[in-house]
Amino acid sequence: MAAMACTSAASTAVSTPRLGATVKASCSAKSARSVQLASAFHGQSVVAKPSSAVVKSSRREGRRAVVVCKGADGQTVVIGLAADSGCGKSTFMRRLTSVFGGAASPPKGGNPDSNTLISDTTTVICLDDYHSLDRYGRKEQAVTALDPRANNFDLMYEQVKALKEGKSVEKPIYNHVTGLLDAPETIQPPKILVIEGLHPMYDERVRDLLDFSIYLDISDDVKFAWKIQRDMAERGHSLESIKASIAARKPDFDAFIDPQKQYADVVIQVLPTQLIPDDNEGKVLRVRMVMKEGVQYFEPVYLFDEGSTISWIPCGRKLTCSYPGIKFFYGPDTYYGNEVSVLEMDGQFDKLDELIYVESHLSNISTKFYGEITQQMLKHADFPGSNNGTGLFQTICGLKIRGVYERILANQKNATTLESAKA
Ligand SMILES: Nc1ncnc2c1ncn2[C@@H]1O[C@H](COP(=O)(O)OP(=O)(O)OP(=O)(O)O)[C@@H](O)[C@H]1O
Ligand SMILES: O=C(CO)[C@H](O)[C@H](O)COP(=O)(O)O
Repeated sequence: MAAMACTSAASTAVSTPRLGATVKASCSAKSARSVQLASAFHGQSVVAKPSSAVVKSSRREGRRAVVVCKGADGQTVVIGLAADSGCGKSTFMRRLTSVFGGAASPPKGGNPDSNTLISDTTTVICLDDYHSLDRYGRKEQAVTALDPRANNFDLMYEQVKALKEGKSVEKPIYNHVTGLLDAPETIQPPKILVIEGLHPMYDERVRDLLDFSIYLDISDDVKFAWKIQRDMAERGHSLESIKASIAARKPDFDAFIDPQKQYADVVIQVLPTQLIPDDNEGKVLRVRMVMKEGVQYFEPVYLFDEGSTISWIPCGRKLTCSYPGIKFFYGPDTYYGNEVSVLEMDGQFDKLDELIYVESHLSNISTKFYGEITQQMLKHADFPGSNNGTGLFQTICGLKIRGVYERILANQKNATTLESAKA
């Protein structure tokens, strides 16, 4: 069975050249006037024909090239999603792309092991593709994939920046089936670029390119339960090997991944329930959405009354709850020295269509019509977490990202109108 990480679809292994690869790069943007090939390592720049260009490279050069398609329309909005492996990034991405409509699929006719997902509006790239050491290299040098030394932040920065500026890039592919780095794939600048993975906020240069960022903060207990469910039940790993893998990653997770949450605009924390004393089943979850105040284009969601502190048990006539019930909390707090608003849900829904009752008491949710959250949740009722705060807050986050995108777009249009009025 194919190994999976990030947003990739399962596929069979393909062998691709590791040395002296010839990379065909093409620029299909209609508005492209010229194609510029820049060697990412040597900083050389060659202007070539618009339709296509060939880059030869050696292992020393690292098979990296950037294709610049000048004249692409509009600025790409960049969203960062950080989390450890197995913490629900792919599920979140599926909810997010659904909010924008249209199906997301890997690049057509490309590497079947591509980690990229493209829809009409969004392109999701997986930052595992910027591993500079493949599985064998990491083993040789005794470093984990979480260690910055196993990742190429210079290339990540160059390529995210290029995409943001409307230029297409030749992005490497980390093949989770073979554990090798495959020949690059062309990524065209989308309307919304989502960079998801272990390190979207680790490198300051990359962080500064983000228009909005989210960190999925899954507590150790819950992470362990999810890993067991997936890697034991679905992938046939043993309990011991799962425990060993979590323990081996923990020091690097604490050093390099976890600190990124201080930079996130929204942190979704997933914790064991407080509704069941000493619960150790991990099925009922307490989920908190920590939303930074004062972020451009983003207003935190609130329950009943903005800025108040509210504890709410919605169970009763309008919301069916079985044991242990549902409890909401909303209020102000500080997080890493920043002012935040926190919305919390502990417990799980019995009847998802009744979520409309909760939705009607939430404000600043960036919906386009009454009941949009409930509609999205019902549409993906089969996704993990649809009956609790993980699904609810991921859906709300998706709607907020759409709101941020639309406000950036409106701002760009206003600026353009002002410019032309001045001219
Ligand atoms: N909200 C949730 N509730 C319960 N289980 C979940 C939830 N989200 C994810 N899981 C479990 O965790 C597993 C991993 O989820 P997902 O594939 O979305 O994570 P990921 O971060 O993309 O992982 P990777 O980076 O390893 O591909 C799922 O198979 C599922 O078992
Ligand atoms: O932390 C991870 C992010 O998905 C992976 O473990 C990392 O990308 C290495 O992948 P693999 O285990 O397939 O070699």
